[in-house]
Amino acid sequence: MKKVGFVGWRGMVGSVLMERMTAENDFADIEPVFFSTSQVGQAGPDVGKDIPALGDATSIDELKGLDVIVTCQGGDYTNEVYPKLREAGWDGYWIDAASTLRMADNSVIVLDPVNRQVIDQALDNGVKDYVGGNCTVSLMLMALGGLFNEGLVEWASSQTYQAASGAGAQNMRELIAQMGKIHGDVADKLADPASAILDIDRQVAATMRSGDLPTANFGHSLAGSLLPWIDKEMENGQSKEEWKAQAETNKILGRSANPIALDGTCVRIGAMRCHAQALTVKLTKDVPMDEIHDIIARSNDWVKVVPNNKEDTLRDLTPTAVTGTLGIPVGRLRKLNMGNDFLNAFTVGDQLLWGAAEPLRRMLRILLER
Ligand SMILES: NC(=O)C1=CN([C@@H]2O[C@H](COP(=O)(O)OP(=O)(O)OC[C@H]3O[C@@H](n4cnc5c(N)ncnc54)[C@H](OP(=O)(O)O)[C@@H]3O)[C@@H](O)[C@H]2O)C=CC1
Ligand SMILES: N[C@@H](CC(=O)OP(=O)(O)O)C(=O)O
Repeated sequence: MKKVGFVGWRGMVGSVLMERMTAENDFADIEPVFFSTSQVGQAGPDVGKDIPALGDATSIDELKGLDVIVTCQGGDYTNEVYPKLREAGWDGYWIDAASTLRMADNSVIVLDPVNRQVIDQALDNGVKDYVGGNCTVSLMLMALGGLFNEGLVEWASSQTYQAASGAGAQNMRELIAQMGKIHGDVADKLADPASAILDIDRQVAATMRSGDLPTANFGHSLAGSLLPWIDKEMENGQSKEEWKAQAETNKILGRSANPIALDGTCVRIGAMRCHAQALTVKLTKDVPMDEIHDIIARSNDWVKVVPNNKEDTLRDLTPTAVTGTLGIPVGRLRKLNMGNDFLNAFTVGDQLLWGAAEPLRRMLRILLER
């Protein structure tokens, strides 16, 4: 049985990974060892079998005895520990949620329903580092990977609607606190049916602009607003989140040498943990809509085509419908006025499941089943 170490298991992404592994009975097939940077010696999680007390996640000696390490601890941890481990001669498999190693030459970005062939080839070639993709990229490819893999995408532009969870657990809490503060400041006026809506609106705007709103994490009001910049600034005017779309998509598809152009605007909105994206796809040829539906629907077991009508769209194609599930609905599918080779699409996905934890869980399974 493989000895598998878990680091970052009690964080937000790590907790979702633990939930999924428990649901799929994955712990039965491994000897799990849990680590922490702050709770060494304390009890680990309940995974249905006896486990040792928490190890020291920064101890190279302790980590060296593992066959596989799965980390959801973050980029700083990877930067600190990964090079030391490899320098110490550790030859095990490293499965990581952080972006640090994604673009490294000796790593693969894992999303097996889309790039299983790339993963298998890398395993055959002795590659040891497997990294989860950016959530927005993974969710886009879970939705439209069929079109990419059939060679039907000339280029694509995405406008994103990204949830608070992508910024971290504290940001999720802050969004709700902001909503509560905004509501609290107008609650008396709201309760009075005779109050003027413009008075309510003025008060809401004043609260959003005031220093009283909790903004320690986002730096701005997200509730009642949106934030059209995610991650660092790149020199070419893109945000880092926007830069990842082309770089990571092409690496996942194993075509970095001949990349498909992808670009757009990434926007944080007040959803909790589902990212949505509106895509304009320039097709390589005029493909009939029924064929497009078919290619998307059969590309993996989680994608679902939502008929392009108001009722189905508003029932099935929202963060409310998708949150906490592995479903990847794709809808608003129609040809655009620009021409029959321009496709419109809209998709929603849980950014902690397919966007973060699930590809890592499945990579571990692939290793175990080899
Ligand atoms: N958030 C996201 O949507 C995504 C995140 N990722 C990547 O995953 C990594 C981890 O992100 P995320 O899960 O959001 O990080 P968290 O901040 O939720 O957790 C990271 C670590 O913080 C420590 N920690 C300290 N206090 C607490 C507490 N009260 N509850 C839980 N953990 C605590 C834990 O380590 P310890 O036990 O050692 O103290 C934990 O493993 C990052 O690299 C991120 O880039 C990837 C895809 C999506
Ligand atoms: N940047 C993503 C979340 C994330 O962690 O991305 P990455 O794993 O590429 O750093 C978001 O804010 O929604």
